[in-house]
Amino acid sequence: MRLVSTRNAGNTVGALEGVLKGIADDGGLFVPETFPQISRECIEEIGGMTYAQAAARVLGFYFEMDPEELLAMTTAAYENFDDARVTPMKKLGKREFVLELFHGPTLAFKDMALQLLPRLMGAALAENGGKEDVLILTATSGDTGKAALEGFKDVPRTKIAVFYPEEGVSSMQKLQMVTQGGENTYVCAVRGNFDDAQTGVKQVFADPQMAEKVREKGYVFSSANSINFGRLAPQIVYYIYAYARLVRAGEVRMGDEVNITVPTGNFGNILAAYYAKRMGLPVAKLICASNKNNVLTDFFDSGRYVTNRMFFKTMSPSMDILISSNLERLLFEVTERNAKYIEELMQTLKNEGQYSMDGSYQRLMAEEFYADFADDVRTMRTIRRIYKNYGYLMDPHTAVAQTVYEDYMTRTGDRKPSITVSTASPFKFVQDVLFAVNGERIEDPFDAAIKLSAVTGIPLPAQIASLKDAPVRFADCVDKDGLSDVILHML
Ligand SMILES: N[C@@H](CCOP(=O)(O)O)C(=O)O
Repeated sequence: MRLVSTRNAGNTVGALEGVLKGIADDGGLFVPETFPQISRECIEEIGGMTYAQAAARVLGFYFEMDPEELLAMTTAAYENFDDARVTPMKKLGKREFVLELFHGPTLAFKDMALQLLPRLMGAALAENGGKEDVLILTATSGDTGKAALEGFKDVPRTKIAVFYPEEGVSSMQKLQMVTQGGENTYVCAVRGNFDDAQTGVKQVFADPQMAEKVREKGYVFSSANSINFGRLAPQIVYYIYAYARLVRAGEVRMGDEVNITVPTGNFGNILAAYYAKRMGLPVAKLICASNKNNVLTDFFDSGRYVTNRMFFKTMSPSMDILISSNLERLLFEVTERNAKYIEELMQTLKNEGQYSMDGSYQRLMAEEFYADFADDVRTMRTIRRIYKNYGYLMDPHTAVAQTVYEDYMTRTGDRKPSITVSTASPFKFVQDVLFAVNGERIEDPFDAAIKLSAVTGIPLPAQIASLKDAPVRFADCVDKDGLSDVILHML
């Protein structure tokens, strides 16, 4: 499968080449040239497979690789998850399911792609035959950073640098990153918010002088963020697998549509669900759930994307984002792949911090998407209520999604089977989750974690317990325009 750039449909690359490049030379994002179609028979077959087999099957549509090689990669990627099902589902209501995506090594859904991406990158390096190694730059609002570090740790021919907002991640997320092991890893705080970190990284990507300096040192840039198609493709798999498993379990009839609710920041996870739908998965509404940084809610309501607005720090920090990179990929599709128009919109966004879409596009998007948001107070109440009523503990991001989904049902009366995506372990946001559950405020994250475990009976994840005595390896902090210097220094 070839990939095309959202800013120049004539700019195409092979799928593995796209993974290696991360972002197109014209600044656009790579998308599949067409959406391969998945038949009902294929979905049925996938329902009887292990997750690794399903992943190899779905990814085989995009990556022209030896099926055995692909299966070996997916098997290795998902073998160290703490649940043999990899993405177990919990049934909360009669037709409501929570899809748990946090059973990987770093306790967030990012592991689903970032345990695989380094392997795809290795295949891309082998295919490409170039002599340069890869320098992965990553901006994170908390979860991607750790998952990328863990995925790329000590992977031959790679180095990885992660930039996070100094005050913009939870204490556990920060500890996970600054204690990261590995000879090829580097972590640095940025004075600013996630958008500053992400914009800083994108500026480095776009700077030809930096590319030259880095090349002189034997590296080419790539990305572990969802701007890289190699992050998106593995995320399509779990939507198809979830549907197939529900059919197999007799919870959904083959062909019946489901609604999918996704807590959304950079728009990558929900875009993967949209791609699954474009591949033929029976999906009705894609429900885009935001926290108080509700730029996407406003966009779907009005067709205006406005980033010149107040930035809020919330208890769901991974979604504290105003510039949702992957929206560009959706706009490319709804405008029938009008790359020139997308280029103009993105330039307007860069120069003016906002853009407006034509009303007809807005109506098209409203057919597929529903968007809303939940603030911290409602999120907190949802965690408490769901725990009380179902004995089920949600992290704040999942609780945002649950709140928005419940509002959607109340407003529309839509009772189709529903999948709500659970993106992280509650132990990553432990002080807030403990407070939501029993009203207790414990500032020390480890004391809070021990208490949460005692109160709920959920074992403390080993990945969290081991952070307590892990030495801090990274304490650097830079201004948002200082990324280039630290990158060159790190090399
Ligand atoms: N929520 C993310 C922000 C980056 O998103 P990505 O999906 O593009 O990597 C995070 O946790 O870092």
